[in-house]
Amino acid sequence: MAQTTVVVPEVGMTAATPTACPCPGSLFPYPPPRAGMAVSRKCLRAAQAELGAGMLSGLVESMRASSPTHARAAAALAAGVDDEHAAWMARHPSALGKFEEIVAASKGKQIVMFLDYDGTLSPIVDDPDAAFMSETVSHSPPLFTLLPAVVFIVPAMHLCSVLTTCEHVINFLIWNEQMRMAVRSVAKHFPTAIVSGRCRDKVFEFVKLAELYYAGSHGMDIKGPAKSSKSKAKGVLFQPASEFLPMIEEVHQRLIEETKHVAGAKVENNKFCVSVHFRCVDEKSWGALAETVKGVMREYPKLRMSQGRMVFEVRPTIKWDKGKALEFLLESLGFADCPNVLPVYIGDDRTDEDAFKVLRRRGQGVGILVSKHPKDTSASFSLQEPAEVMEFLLRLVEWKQLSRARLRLRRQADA
Ligand SMILES: O=P(O)(O)OC[C@H]1O[C@H](O[C@H]2O[C@H](CO)[C@@H](O)[C@H](O)[C@H]2O)[C@H](O)[C@@H](O)[C@@H]1O
Repeated sequence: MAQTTVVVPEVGMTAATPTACPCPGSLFPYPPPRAGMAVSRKCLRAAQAELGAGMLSGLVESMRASSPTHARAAAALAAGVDDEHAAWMARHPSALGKFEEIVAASKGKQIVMFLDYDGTLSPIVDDPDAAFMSETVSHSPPLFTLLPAVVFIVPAMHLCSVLTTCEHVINFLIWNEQMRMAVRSVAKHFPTAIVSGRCRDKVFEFVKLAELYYAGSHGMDIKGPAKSSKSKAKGVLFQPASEFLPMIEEVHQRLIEETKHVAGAKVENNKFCVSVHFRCVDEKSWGALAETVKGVMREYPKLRMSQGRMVFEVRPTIKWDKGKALEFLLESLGFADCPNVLPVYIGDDRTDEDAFKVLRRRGQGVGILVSKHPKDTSASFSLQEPAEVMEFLLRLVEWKQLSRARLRLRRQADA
């Protein structure tokens, strides 16, 4: 994944080479031929149509590849790409396996944690509104709504499947609360930021930890912790795309309107950007959806489209991304050009690549990609899934507590 954003024309360019045009010379001269040159309008139109179709098929290919949970990725794995996987793991070893190396690199440095949300702290689920870290009372259905289920449906179900469902629900609740505890513990020891494509308020609703920094809308909406009075960046608020708010609201409405005929498509307003989800769209309709979204995008040249995990991300063309947000937060925390800081960034998506690249460019910090499958990445390490992210965070806390205890003992011994 060398490119962090999938800009539509680039995808298509690699996907198709038109062949049917009989005109002499290059089929797609750039800049386009002036009047009087040996390419007829008809010929050019035919070629452009073909190029458009190529772009679209390229885009659909890219949609297919956009989630490692996609059946194709599983099939590829089953088809025996073990060697490729092993080679990839050698280049991006497990951050758990290399834990000692990672903490050794932090000697004398302040670790600053950056955590993506979806796919990193929360497992990927079909419904973006249900990507909880923890179930809360407000998300639970009122008890009386469960009554019909209890009276009519439950007796019809096999007791065993009821128990299994209950067990899954309980495991889910326990696991998610554990993740919140892990993030809370990490934040006690290291400044910690959540960097997400979601709108800041929504990601806060999921995480519910006031002591963290939040960078929502792919870093375009940054806020420091409300609570901690010790924090250097307390109360910081940075919104570099605020002038785009009316346009984003408009494109959000347009996208809802234009995609309403595509069953399963979901448009999510993330304040400074908009997500168009296709996880629940039948693959046969992906082309139509891509064409629709592209059509709307043509009307908004100040917006661009990138692609995440089964989602199109529409956002302002400003030069701001998760990497810039990482740098902004480091600066706000007083670590600009500071050699004594070790930023650790954990993320699973294409948009996280901007942050991994910043760490590479700075020659500083640890980039960890969350993925079970080989992907092009600028991250140095990998973790397979959110459960491993939690394990990594807990080990970090344990290591910090141990090193503090050791330091205390050494001081006592010296005194
Ligand atoms: O930067 P992130 O925190 O990773 O946010 C990126 C997008 O995440 C969400 O979508 C993804 O997760 C959904 C829930 O698991 C899943 O259904 C969807 O297919 C994924 O793309 C979120 O809904 C988007 O708004 C974010 O932009």
